[in-house]
Amino acid sequence: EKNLPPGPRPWPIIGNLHQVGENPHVSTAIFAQEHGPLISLHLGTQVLIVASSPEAAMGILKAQDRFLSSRFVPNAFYSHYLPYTLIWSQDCNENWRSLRTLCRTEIFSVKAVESQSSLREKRLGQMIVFLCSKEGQVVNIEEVVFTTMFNTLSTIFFGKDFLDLKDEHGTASGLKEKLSKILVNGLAPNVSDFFPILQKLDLQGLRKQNLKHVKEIFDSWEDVINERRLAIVPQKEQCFLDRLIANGFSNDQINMLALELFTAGTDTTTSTIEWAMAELIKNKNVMFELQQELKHKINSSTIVESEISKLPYLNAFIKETLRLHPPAPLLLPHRAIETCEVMNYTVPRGAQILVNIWAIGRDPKLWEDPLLFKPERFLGSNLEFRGQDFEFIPFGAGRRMCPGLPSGITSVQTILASLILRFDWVLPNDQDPVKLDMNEKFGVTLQKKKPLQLIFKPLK
Ligand code: HEM
Repeated sequence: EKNLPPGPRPWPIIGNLHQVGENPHVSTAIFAQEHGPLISLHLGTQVLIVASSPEAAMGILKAQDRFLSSRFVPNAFYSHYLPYTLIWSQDCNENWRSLRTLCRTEIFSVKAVESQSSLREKRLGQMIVFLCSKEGQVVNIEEVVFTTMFNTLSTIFFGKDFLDLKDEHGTASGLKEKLSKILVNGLAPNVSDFFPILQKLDLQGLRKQNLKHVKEIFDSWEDVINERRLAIVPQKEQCFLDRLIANGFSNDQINMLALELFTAGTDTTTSTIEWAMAELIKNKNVMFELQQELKHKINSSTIVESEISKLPYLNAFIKETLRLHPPAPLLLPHRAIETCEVMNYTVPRGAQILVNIWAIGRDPKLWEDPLLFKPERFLGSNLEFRGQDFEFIPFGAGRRMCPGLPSGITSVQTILASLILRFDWVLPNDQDPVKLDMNEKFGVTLQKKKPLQLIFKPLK
């Protein structure tokens, strides 16, 4: 085909499907080592382009942003709901733009994030109280953080908590499991995506299963929306739902947006925190530095958000976590709406495009000792994750960049700071931290394959 980027030789019919495997961020990084920073693969009848260097990422997310910022939407997500308001699955059209603007103004701007500080601090307080009751017991970090994050977001959105920390698995009528299943189905290799001609048949039943879960979730919070439509809520107590109702949003639109923000905002932040804690356990010197910083800069036993800017080591530590363990190692799949050129190669219209930020974060040409966990590398450096420095774009860059960044990063900072300020964490049963299993599971986000389980002694 005409001037496609190089890549491994495709097999007839299936193309490179069999070579991508369960960990596409790893397999495509290996292809990139052989074929260069911009490669092409064939998945059934579909072309996939993968960028694995800052230059290639810039070519896609900056130079050709206009043509390469549509979305590839996995078939499992198709349903009669899809056309309703959603950010991530829309092309960059008017509707997408106005929805992003509304979300930015109401919930993601610096001002909006500041105004949510007391509700975040309250959920943080609940987390601390819950943890205090767990002294000497094994704590599953992911579960506690997920519930805290979910309740924070559900309060911003719906004005109420949906999950209970004491419900050990945070399930509350299976909400968490259903949300996760929807994403797992969406990301599962699906014949309908590789051979669109077969889409109608939904051979693996993924689309059907997803629709069932989506309906059940919507039913579970439909009452909240209907009640709120009838209520007169004083300005001070209003949540995002009230603003959506005031803006004429239908129940289906509200449902879809809630589903999107809950899924986009919980797994990403939770897995960042779980990896961060795992790295802390493995790297005693980092734990020590962080404890020192918190001890010297924070005067009370709780974190107040306005104090976070006093903690440069904490911020370097979070950056280092996002470098090695980006929650979305391939960003979200983009799609080309026009044929265009990147690094002198052709990216054909309709191609799916991924940017392997996991590979960029571990490239020895860009980072000294890339596999070592060294927050110090970010101290005194100007590298930021705001979409300007293409060697470090855990939130993406360009028009599709994560709109939830201010909210997500504030939660990660405050939850981590609280966990470390209050408790001295160790592995149960005197396990050796050096041997801590750091294997990854590619899926909804790049998660720790084995959930991190810790015990603690209170510090204060
Ligand atoms: C550590 C936390 C987070 C990370 C690392 C992260 C990362 C990302 C990435 C890489 C993308 C895709 C960019 C692209 O396709 O080029 C994205 C998109 C998105 N994120 Fe986040 N995210 C985080 C937290 C959040 C939070 C808290 C929310 C909302 C509550 C959120 C909402 C979204 C939405 C709605 C999109 C789709 C944007 C679009 O397609 O226009 N994210 N995020």
